[in-house]
Amino acid sequence: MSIEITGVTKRFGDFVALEDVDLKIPTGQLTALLGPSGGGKSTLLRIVAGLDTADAGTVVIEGRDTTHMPAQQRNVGFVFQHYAAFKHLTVARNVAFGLEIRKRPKAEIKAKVDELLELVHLSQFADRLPSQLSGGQRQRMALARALAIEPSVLLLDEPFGALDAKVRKELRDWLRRLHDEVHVTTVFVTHDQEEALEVADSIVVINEGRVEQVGSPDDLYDTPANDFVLSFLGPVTRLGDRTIRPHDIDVSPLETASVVDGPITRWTRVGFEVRLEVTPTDPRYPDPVQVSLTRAQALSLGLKQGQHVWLAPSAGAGRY
Ligand SMILES: Nc1ncnc2c1ncn2[C@@H]1O[C@H](COP(=O)(O)OP(=O)(O)OP(=O)(O)O)[C@@H](O)[C@H]1O
Repeated sequence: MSIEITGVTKRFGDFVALEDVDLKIPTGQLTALLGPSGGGKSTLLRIVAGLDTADAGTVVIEGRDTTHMPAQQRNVGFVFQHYAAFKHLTVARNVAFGLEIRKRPKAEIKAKVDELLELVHLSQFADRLPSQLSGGQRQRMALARALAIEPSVLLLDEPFGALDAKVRKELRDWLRRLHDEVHVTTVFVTHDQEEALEVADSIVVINEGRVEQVGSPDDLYDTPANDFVLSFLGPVTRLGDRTIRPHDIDVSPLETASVVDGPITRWTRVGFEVRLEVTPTDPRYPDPVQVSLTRAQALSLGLKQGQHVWLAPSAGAGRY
């Protein structure tokens, strides 16, 4: 195990930000701490980094009890959402910083910085100032700087949170590839379930200061431990007496064996996806059913707002 968190509790006045958290983070994996805003993710990350102290509990990193150890001695790399670069230093000097203060030989520093800049695809920007980089490039520089000290764990607090959707997506693919290359144990905080599902080997769902579930993306998606995890990992709806994901529902414009039927009362197109609301005629189920299908499926079925449709679970739909 790379990080072992045992019985960690943190209060801010009367408010309990973390309550008796136990968590083991395996070596070499990319782990996401996922949960709603205010759930305690950043607080937990800061306690592991040594930027905050727990009121109770222990943090062991690579077998060393770091609970009372200052941040500089923990050998962790840390990247925040808004990375505070040294504005007057070039990209290369920013990356070199951690090695310079550790008084490593000049030739070693140069070789390491060159290697890291190549790894994060910033070699041609080595002599620029941080202000001459885009937001995404700056975050890549921050990662290179955090990796320079060869940390045993890399902690990322919403590293791409401040960037636009397209750049976020690029950087998250890039982080996955980077991790496949360097294999440093990495923990990143996100409130975006898609980001966690797409990138992480393992996801820790945190809510109201407690760990709700730990598992692979598939485990969490297919067998959520409770209603909170189920609804946090993706939309759900009620089809008759069953809770189901909106894309796991078959829609038929012709009368067929179904759980409920009724008119399409709302139609929303979001890119390639069409989201329908179908209001069941059966008075036992007054709430509209949310259904999601691709635009191509909706067109091939000839669906229109107001049309009567029949709904049934798809073959292989998840059971919750
Ligand atoms: N220094 C502090 N003083 C008082 N309360 C704090 C402090 N730091 C965090 N909190 C509170 O602790 C709770 C957990 O905060 P934390 O930042 O860990 O949540 P989070 O899950 O990372 O959320 P977000 O995604 O919004 O950052 C929040 O309710 C927050 O207001």
